[in-house]
Parts: sequence; structure tokens; C-alpha cells
Amino acid sequence: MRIVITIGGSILLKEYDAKKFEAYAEVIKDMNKEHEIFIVVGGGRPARDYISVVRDMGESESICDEIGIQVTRINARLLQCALKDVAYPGIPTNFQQALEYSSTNKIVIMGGTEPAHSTDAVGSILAEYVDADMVINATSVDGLYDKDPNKYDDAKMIKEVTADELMNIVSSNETKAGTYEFIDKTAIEIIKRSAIKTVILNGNDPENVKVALEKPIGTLIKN
Ligand SMILES: Nc1ncnc2c1ncn2[C@@H]1O[C@H](COP(=O)(O)OP(=O)(O)O)[C@@H](O)[C@H]1O
Ligand SMILES: O=c1ccn([C@@H]2O[C@H](COP(=O)(O)OP(=O)(O)O)[C@@H](O)[C@H]2O)c(=O)[nH]1
Repeated sequence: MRIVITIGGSILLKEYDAKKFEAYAEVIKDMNKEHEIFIVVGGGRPARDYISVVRDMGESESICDEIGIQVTRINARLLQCALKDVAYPGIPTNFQQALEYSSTNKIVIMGGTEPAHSTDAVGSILAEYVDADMVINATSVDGLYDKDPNKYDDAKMIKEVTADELMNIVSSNETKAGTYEFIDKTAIEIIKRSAIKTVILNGNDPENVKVALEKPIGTLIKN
């Protein structure tokens, strides 16, 4: 299968620990033996820190987004280092480049593309662009809940959801640079229009990404 894996920046950049990148590299290399893998990496805390600096200077949200994009590309480069020669040595800045780079049979890793959405949208658009079979979104919680589980103790996890139901649940989430919490609306619209099988799971254990190929885990966005 052709699979797009989006790795939340909050996962890879929690402790600035090479071991986390190396653990993901091992999982990705293992999956790449039987599947064609594309990786999209998020910004995490460094993106939010840099965005808050430029926002304090009075820059627009789009400029803040652009700074965040640059950080996601540095994070993508770090994972590329962990993957060494199985990864394509360049970081594509758009989807056509990603497709072209993949023709070398190296694992393509990218960060953001343009302002106004998060790397979740990059993952969904990339999946549509390269006609991927599924998207695996590795985030910092077990899946989708009926409300933010980090704010509400009584939040209940949802194992299957339609794109429309998901849009309703996250519709009130912020869309400023550095936020786009959980999954952004652009990502959901792309998932819906192309019926892209998407699984959202807890990426704190990289092995969960492989589990998604074998059995239900996290939340499935069904179409
Ligand atoms: N309905 C929800 N279900 C699950 N998590 C949610 C929800 N609404 C907001 N969140 C928050 O979204 C966070 C994950 O999104 P995000 O911070 O963008 O992480 P990532 O680095 O994976 O992109 C969770 O830590 C959680 O606090
Ligand atoms: O294609 C993209 C990808 C990212 N970003 C910006 O970069 C930040 C960090 O990306 P993301 O939110 O996906 O990181 P994560 O949620 O994984 O920490 C986003 O909040 C946006 O401000 C963007 O503008 N366009």
C-alpha cells in the first residue's frame, strides 16, 4: 500500500531526544519493506515558540504560519537524518516535488507547504495527490474525543467518525498560526472529498503506527 504518515510535532519534539526520531525511523524502515511510505512532520513546541515571537512583533497570521512552516521543515530534516540513506535527501516544499522525489524509491519526508492550515492538511492533500491508500495521523492523544480530553475529564473517545461529524466536533477549535488543534478543517474537507481512509492514533508509541495496518486502533475517519 501507499501510506502517508503525519507525525505531530508534539510527538517528535517533546524532549528534543534523538531516540524518539530513531525509534520512528526504525518503524518507518520496517513498514517501508512492504509499503510505499510518505512522511509529513509537524512543528511542535519550537514552531509555537517562534510563532509567538513574530506575532509579538505584530506580524500577520500568514507570516506566523510561514515561520511555522520553516520549523516543520527543520523537524522533517531531523527525521531525514535519523533515516539516513533510505530517505530522499531533499525536503519537498510542494506536492509535485514530493511525487517526483518518490520516483527514486527513497522515503520522502516533508513539512509544511503554505499558510492557513496545518501539516494535517499537508498529509491529506499529499495522500490525495499521490493517490495513497490511507493516512495515519500520529498525535498526542489516543484518538478523537467528543471534547478535548486534556481539558475535560469526562471526554469520551470516539472510535469511528464521518468527516461531517468530525467537522462538527472540531469546528470551534482555533485556526490561528500554531494552533489548528487536533486536525484542521482543510484536512477534513480533503478527506471527505476524496474519501481518504484516515486513522488518528496515539503516536507517543511509534509502534502504534504499525498496529494501524493490522487492526483497529485510535479513531477511523470513515466515509
Ligand atoms: N475533540 C478532541 N479530541 C482529541 N483531542 C483534542 C480534541 N480537541 C482538542 N484536542 C487537543 O488536540 C491535541 C492534539 O492536537 P495537536 O496539539 O495539534 O497535536 P499534534 O502535534 O499531533 O498535531 C490534543 O493534545 C488535545 O489536547
Ligand atoms: O502547510 C503548513 C504547515 C504548517 N503551517 C504552520 O506551521 C505550524 C506548525 O505546524 P502544525 O500545526 O502542523 O504542527 P503540529 O501540530 O504537529 O505541532 C502550523 O500551526 C501553521 O501555523 C502552515 O502554515 N502550513
